[in-house]
Amino acid sequence: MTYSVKEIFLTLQGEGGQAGKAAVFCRFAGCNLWTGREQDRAKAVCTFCDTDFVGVDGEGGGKFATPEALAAAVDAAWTGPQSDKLVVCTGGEPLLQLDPPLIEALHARGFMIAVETNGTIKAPPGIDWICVSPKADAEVVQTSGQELKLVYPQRGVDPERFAGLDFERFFLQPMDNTARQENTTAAVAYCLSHPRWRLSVQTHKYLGLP
Ligand SMILES: C[S@@+](CC[C@H](N)C(=O)[O-])C[C@H]1O[C@@H](n2cnc3c(N)ncnc32)[C@H](O)[C@@H]1O
Ligand SMILES: Nc1nc2[nH]cc(C(=O)O)c2c(=O)[nH]1
Ligand code: SF4
Ligand SMILES: [Mg+2]
Repeated sequence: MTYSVKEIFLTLQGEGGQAGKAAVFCRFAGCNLWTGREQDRAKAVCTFCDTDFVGVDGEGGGKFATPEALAAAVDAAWTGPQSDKLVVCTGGEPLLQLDPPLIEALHARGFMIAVETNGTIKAPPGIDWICVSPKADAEVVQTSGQELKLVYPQRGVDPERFAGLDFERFFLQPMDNTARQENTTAAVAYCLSHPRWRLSVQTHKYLGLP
């Protein structure tokens, strides 16, 4: 298949259980829960997205005709040694496009593959680190992985709805909007009273990293 990629860039993973780790981010274009157009946001299933995933016009973005071509572009963004290579596939919704041939091509270049997904599409086999971030009005079908990272608060969502799923770690990530400070205070309070949940701070936003 042809892959549509918004941008490819090297940075530190800012969120969750791998925060602080160098990684190439491969941001796929498109999402199944929002068009990405501001005029559609209020009626979307997911209304709080902080990301521009429309088109293929970002840094390193484009259309890639083969898995090898996309894996080569990801590899070209990695500047470190041939050890500890990590690619974070995100979007948009990466599981609309991340398929077994691309997983194979990234593994062939020595990458550990992480994915950031909304959980509405079952992950193909072979992904090394699955982060599911559930959205209030979308059914989670990917019910296992390395981390569940719930943006908090979301109207009508009790985190305990997800606490029984098969994840190694559970995070609350304060929703970034005009109430980020209050959302952070609320998330801290929840983690203090429900210690199975850890706080995920979007560290890149405080550090000025992409
Ligand atoms: C832009 S999404 C892309 C991946 C996938 N579509 C998803 O939702 O998990 C990457 C991460 O950012 C989180 N996120 C999106 N908007 C946010 C916001 N306003 N505040 C905090 N986290 C946000 C998502 O929940 C997800 O964990
Ligand atoms: N530094 C950094 N870390 C991230 N972790 C998840 C991100 C995402 O947008 O999926 C993200 C991002 O956009 N930047
Ligand atoms: S599901 Fe993910 S990419 Fe899609 S709109 Fe929501 S946060 Fe953004
Ligand atoms: Mg982001």
